[in-house]
Amino acid sequence: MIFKHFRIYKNICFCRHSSSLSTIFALATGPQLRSGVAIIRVSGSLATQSLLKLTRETKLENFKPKQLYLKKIYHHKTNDLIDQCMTVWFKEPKSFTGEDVVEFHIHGSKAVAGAIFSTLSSFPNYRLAEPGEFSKRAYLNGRLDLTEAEGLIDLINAQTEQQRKQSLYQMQGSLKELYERWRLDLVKSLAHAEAYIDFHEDQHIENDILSDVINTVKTAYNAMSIHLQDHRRGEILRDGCRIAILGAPNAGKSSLLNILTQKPTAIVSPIAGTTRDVIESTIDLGGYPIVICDTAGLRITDDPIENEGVLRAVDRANTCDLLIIVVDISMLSLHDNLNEQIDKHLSDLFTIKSSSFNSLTKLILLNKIDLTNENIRLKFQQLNDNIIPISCTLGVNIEEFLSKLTKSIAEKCTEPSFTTPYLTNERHRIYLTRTVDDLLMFLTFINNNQDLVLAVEYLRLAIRSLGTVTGVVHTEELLDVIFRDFCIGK
Ligand SMILES: Nc1nc2c(ncn2[C@@H]2O[C@H](COP(=O)(O)OP(=O)(O)OP(=O)(O)O)[C@@H](O)[C@H]2O)c(=O)[nH]1
Ligand SMILES: [K+]
Ligand SMILES: [Mg+2]
Repeated sequence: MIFKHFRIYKNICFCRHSSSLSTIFALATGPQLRSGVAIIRVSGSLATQSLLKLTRETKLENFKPKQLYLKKIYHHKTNDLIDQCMTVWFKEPKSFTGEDVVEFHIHGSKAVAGAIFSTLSSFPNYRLAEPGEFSKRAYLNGRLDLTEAEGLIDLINAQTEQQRKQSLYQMQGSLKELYERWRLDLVKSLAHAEAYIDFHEDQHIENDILSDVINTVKTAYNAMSIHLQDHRRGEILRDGCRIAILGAPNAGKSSLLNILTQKPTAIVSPIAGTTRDVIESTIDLGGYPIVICDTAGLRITDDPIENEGVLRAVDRANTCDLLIIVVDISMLSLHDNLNEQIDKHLSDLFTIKSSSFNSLTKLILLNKIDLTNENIRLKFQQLNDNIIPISCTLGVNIEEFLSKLTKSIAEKCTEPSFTTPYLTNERHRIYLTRTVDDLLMFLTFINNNQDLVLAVEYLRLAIRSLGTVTGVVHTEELLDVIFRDFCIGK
């Protein structure tokens, strides 16, 4: 249970941490010990006691904040020398958590960390930190808003260059700035609308005050609606672009997966129907994260296990952002139009489980061109732009395929930018959608000359939902959901 002081103003609650909270400590450098250096971080109103007691210094003045000091540190109870290490303290509020923070940059061994943990645990009001507790305190003390905290965890989890950029910008406040700007505009409008309700009959209040309110709400409504029509760009980059490899049995889907993962991830064999389960791998393509999966060849079959594989393939394809369809070129005839034949092949494939992937971007690979002769290769110039002839076995045209794939993925993801950030997770989408819905209700009520007091209630709800994205408004449950994904020590 965390104790907070609340100051309630309308629907907006501000909170500050109570100084009666425990002082917490944890390894900030992750659980992997046996490293050159590991950092133990201590945060709380009693944090500086650990600095004095472990170093056996008597005065805090001997340590200037934010400066490193090489010190011998001792076990508080046994007086044993534990380690010689760098120490530093950050005076509140100028620390990560906004509280007093002390760090011990120890030799990264289990024994050293264990001895320090044992001595810290013996201090009154000290305890081990829970996952995300340092960040949660930083949020509660106003050092981070919720989108910045989420940016921080995403940065820690970032696997690729573009994910790093997006999460870094978010951690630095790209989304917070955008949402706070909208929120403050709406808060101002709410105050004006309330003043209008209270005073327009008996006092001089400018008549255009209400039309200004309506214009501000309309502008915010439009901007937020556009922001929501983002084709999930930020989310795709955060979670990885999901791609399914589809095609008839033996087209070469597993061979392609193995090329992309650069190892024998899936079994390749001349037996049609080899792959049954969905085989998923994650890769980094040009800085973009991809979750790619190989699937069972699509065909009508009496084998119940293979049939289950086909169902799974279609299911997976339905939740993907992009499809790669592999076609064995030897299925096509040299004499007819290649594009038409491929279209026909695809529509035959997709009728197998009456699946339609019309809205999904597709890259089509004509595989096994090593088996074809010169004449058919001459016809490759006629191929539509999203059709690429390749040979998995000989590695022909793979570079061209990869560059087209990267281009398609870049179009699906955001090119991270601080000034035009995209929302990055479902939580943002849920609350922003509520905001937009309530703004629309406000505008509809006003347009229909309905009760202004009721209309303003919707404006208030909209502000509340928007405040939930950044955390100006929060519930304990919301914080638990956000911070439980953090690691211990962050
Ligand atoms: N000549 C030639 N053979 C290929 C090429 N690509 C794959 N093959 C062969 O085609 C056969 C089927 O390849 P797989 O990768 O297992 O095909 P698949 O689409 O995964 O097959 P299922 O899982 O059974 O649906 C294997 O014998 C591969 O060696 C290619 O570019 N050229
Ligand atoms: K096969
Ligand atoms: Mg296969």
